[in-house]
Order: sequence, then C-alpha cells, then structure tokens
Amino acid sequence: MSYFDTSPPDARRIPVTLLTGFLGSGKTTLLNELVRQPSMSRALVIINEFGEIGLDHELFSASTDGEQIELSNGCICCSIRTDLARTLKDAVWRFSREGKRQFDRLIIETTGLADPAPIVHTLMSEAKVARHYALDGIVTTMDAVSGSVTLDRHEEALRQAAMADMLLITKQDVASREQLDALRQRLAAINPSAFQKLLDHGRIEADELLGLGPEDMDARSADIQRWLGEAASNASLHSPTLSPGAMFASVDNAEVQAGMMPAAPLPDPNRHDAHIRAHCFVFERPIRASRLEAWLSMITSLMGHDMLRIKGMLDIEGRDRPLIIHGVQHLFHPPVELEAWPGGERFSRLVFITRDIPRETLEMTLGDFLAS
Ligand SMILES: Nc1nc2c(ncn2[C@@H]2O[C@H](COP(=O)(O)OP(=O)(O)OP(=O)(O)O)[C@@H](O)[C@H]2O)c(=O)[nH]1
Repeated sequence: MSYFDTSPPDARRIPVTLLTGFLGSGKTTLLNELVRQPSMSRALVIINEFGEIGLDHELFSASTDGEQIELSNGCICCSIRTDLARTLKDAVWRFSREGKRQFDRLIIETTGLADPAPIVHTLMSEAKVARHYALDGIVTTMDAVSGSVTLDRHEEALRQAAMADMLLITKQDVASREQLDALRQRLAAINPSAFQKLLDHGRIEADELLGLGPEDMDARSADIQRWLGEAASNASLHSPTLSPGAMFASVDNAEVQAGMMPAAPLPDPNRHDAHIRAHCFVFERPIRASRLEAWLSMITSLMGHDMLRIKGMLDIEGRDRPLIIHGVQHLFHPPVELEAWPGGERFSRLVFITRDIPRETLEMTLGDFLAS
C-alpha cells in the first residue's frame, strides 16, 4: 500500500463512526439522542456488547444477539455479542430490502472497557470488511466527574481518549469547575488533535459527530489546524527552533502545554498518561514521498502498537496541493489532497500521539530517512 496514493477510495464505502467511552460515561444517553434525529434515518447502529455482562441499555434492553429494532425514523439498531467482522460483512445483505441496502452510515458503540484499536483493525485491515466500510471518526465520551480518576486507573480509558477525533465531556452539570478544567487540560495534553465538546445529557446535533474523517477535510479546511491539533499550529507559529535553513523543527506536548496552559502540574510518573505524548514536527522544505513512506513503514511496523494516532498535512515534492495523511497505529486512511493550503501557509506538519516513544527516537530516525 502507498501512503500517498490519492486514487479516490470507493465512494460507496459506508462511513463508520466508532463511539467509545468508559463505563457509565454517557454513550447510551448520547445514542438515544442521536438515533431520533433525521440525519440518522439511514443509519445502522451496532452495540458491540462482546464480553460485557449485564448491560441495561434503556433502548436496547430487549435485544438479544443480532436482534434488530427499527425506529420510526428508519434508523436500525442491533446488538451483537459475537464476531464483529462477521456482523459487518453480513450487515450489507442482511439489512437490505429488495436488493437495496437500508443504511448508508454505521455507528458502532463499543463496550466501556474496550480498547478501540482492535475494532479499528477490523474495520481497516480485514479485506472483506474494509471493502464495504471506511472509518469516519472515533468519538469518545468522558465523564467530567469521574474522568480524571478513570484515566488514572484504567489504561483502556486513556487509549479511548488518545485515539479520539472528538472528545465529548459529559455530566458537566454535576461536575465542579475544577473537575471540568482539570479534565479538559489533561485531555488536551493527551490528545491535542481531538475536538473537545461539552455535552448536556447527550444533546448534540448528529451532524457534528459525522464527517470527522480526512475525506471531509476540504469542506472544513478552516478547521484543519484544529484537526491537526494545537500542537501543530503552535509549532508552526512559535517554535523557536524553526529557522529558514532547518529541515524540521519539533515540539512535544510538554512544550505545547507550557504555552497553552497556566501552570499545568507535571504528570505523576505512575499515571497512565505520563506515558502518552503528542509530538509535532514541522518541515519547511518539500518532502520526498518515497523517503517518508519508507520511514512510516519502518516506524509503524516496529512500534505500531504504541503509535496511537498519526495525522499530517504534507508538502510532497512534485505536488502543488497539501496532502492529508491520517493513521491509527499502523493503519492508514487513503490520503486526501486538499484544494489549497489553509491560510496560504505551505509547509508540512506531522503530529504523532504515542505511548512510550520518546521524541528523540522519532526525530533521529525521521531525520536520517529524510536526509538519506
Ligand atoms: N447528570 C448527568 N447525567 C448524565 C449525563 N449523561 C449521562 N448521564 C447519566 O449517566 C449514567 C450513565 O450513562 P450511560 O449513557 O448509560 O453511560 P454508558 O457509557 O452507556 O454506560 P455503559 O453502558 O456502562 O458503558 C446514566 O444514569 C445517565 O442518565 C449528563 O450529561 N449529566
């Protein structure tokens, strides 16, 4: 696979939103609000209950494995306890009438204890699934009251936050100002490239959660800096190491944190998120595709499990337009070429959210590959 092959992906692939979030963080409350909205009328919602016992979903409590409920607006919901890949493959014909598929969008709600990575793998690397579906975005709910403690205690919660495209902070109505601010700061340090939004009892326009993937970037090019993360914009604007002759400059989230947040406490090394870092690299000169490709291939095959997210807007030699790349662990979405450079600023930015990968490792190997 080429990371930079922009031949258009099959436009008929079904966009998938992965809804994740720790136990009790408000996923079902959110789903109950979403499924009633008109833009969800052609959605299939799959509740992945695999491995979970004693769920008491208000909406889905009567469903047994695979049983489906069709809501009055057309949205179909079902729960599964067995194999997700098989359910996804079968759904294409199972939810069809007279040869026509009944849904054109899929929402998967994971269990509260799920690491999202295996589900992303199923979606992106199982050929029979990836042929029909394309990951659109990962949405994670975080409880404003208990979120910080959950992040301390449960690595799964941290991975759910680190992989998110959008972080929805729930229960702000019962959280103190301090709890809310502390959680927001912490989430910004863990995943500076995720949008954060406060949620009141699940109320949100479904459209805000859809179209988070790179395919929709052109429509939202004003948001591109936010999509790449504050780290990327800080690096481009303020990095003291960025000089005209430098091949690349980098900041890690400790520096970004210092610029963005007043007196953030240093993470306790025993906390899970002491292991998570966001690293941003900025390149002034166009990058040779083959070299970056070789490096990405090497680094993701060696460290893919700990490379939680990779996002980039690249100035590739021989191309006039910016190229968006977007990966989860070693799996990459098809790259997307934007119409124009946002803000007219032409240079490459790469953001990595990693677990236990020091910035120096990325910087040295990347430098070597690009200079070779
Ligand atoms: N006060 C308040 N309560 C909320 C809010 N959102 C959800 N809740 C409550 O939090 C509890 C858990 O919400 P759920 O939606 O069931 O959470 P979940 O993530 O689906 O939980 P699991 O199924 O255990 O993974 C319920 O009692 C909700 O009513 C909110 O914004 N404010």
